[in-house]
Amino acid sequence: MTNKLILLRHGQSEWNEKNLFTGWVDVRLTDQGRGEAARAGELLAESGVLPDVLYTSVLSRAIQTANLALEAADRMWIPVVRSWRLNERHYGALQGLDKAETLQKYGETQFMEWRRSYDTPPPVLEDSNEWSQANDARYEGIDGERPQTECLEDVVTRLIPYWENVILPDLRAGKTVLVTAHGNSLRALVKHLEGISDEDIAGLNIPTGMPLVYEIGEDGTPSGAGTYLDPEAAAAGAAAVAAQGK
Ligand SMILES: O=C(O)[C@@H](CO)OP(=O)(O)O
Repeated sequence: MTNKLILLRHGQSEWNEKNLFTGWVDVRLTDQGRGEAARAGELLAESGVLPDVLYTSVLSRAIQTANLALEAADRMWIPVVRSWRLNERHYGALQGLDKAETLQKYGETQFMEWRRSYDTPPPVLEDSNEWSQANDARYEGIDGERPQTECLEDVVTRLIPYWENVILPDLRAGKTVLVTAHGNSLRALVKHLEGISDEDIAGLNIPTGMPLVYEIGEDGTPSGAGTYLDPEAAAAGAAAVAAQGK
């Protein structure tokens, strides 16, 4: 028996539009992003992939995206579970910086190392920095684990146990699960699901607002690669993410 898992990156955010490194900074969706989120919900309804339960990060752009998608799919009533473990990768001292200026200043090799290498985190973001989450009430309970920077490997470490112990049991119980999260937290999950190597994951980019569907078996592994419900739009969106900063 297989059950459906839908992965959905939030729609375009205000800082995606401005080309700024975002991470844990809690920015909202743009008008375009809200449209992408609603379209994602329409795609779910049109293809009959209707979620029974929603998992989101605790960041507003993912929550807004889920709300708009579920409204469009007429599934606003499903139970919701939120966790910081689905948050975007914490971007350390890069949070708030312009991607094009950072590329210019540090060069392509360093820029790509910070953006897409598996195990090199950006420099730490001090708690006194204006883009720090040190005093953000939503992280009060996780103080010992609140990061000041993360590489993708750190995201895998905080996310995969949550996938295995919390999300997967819902799939095993026969539910269709929607996970609304972020470019890099979803890259971590896709890496795990598809067994992508530490090197090859650098080439994977997740477009905004495009539902990606997996069939998950009893053993927790997918029956194959994920399928975007709108493959052409997803390919164009992924290429745009890859080109950021250029
Ligand atoms: O800034 C960020 O938090 C992420 C996602 O928008 O950017 P990138 O794709 O460069 O990792």
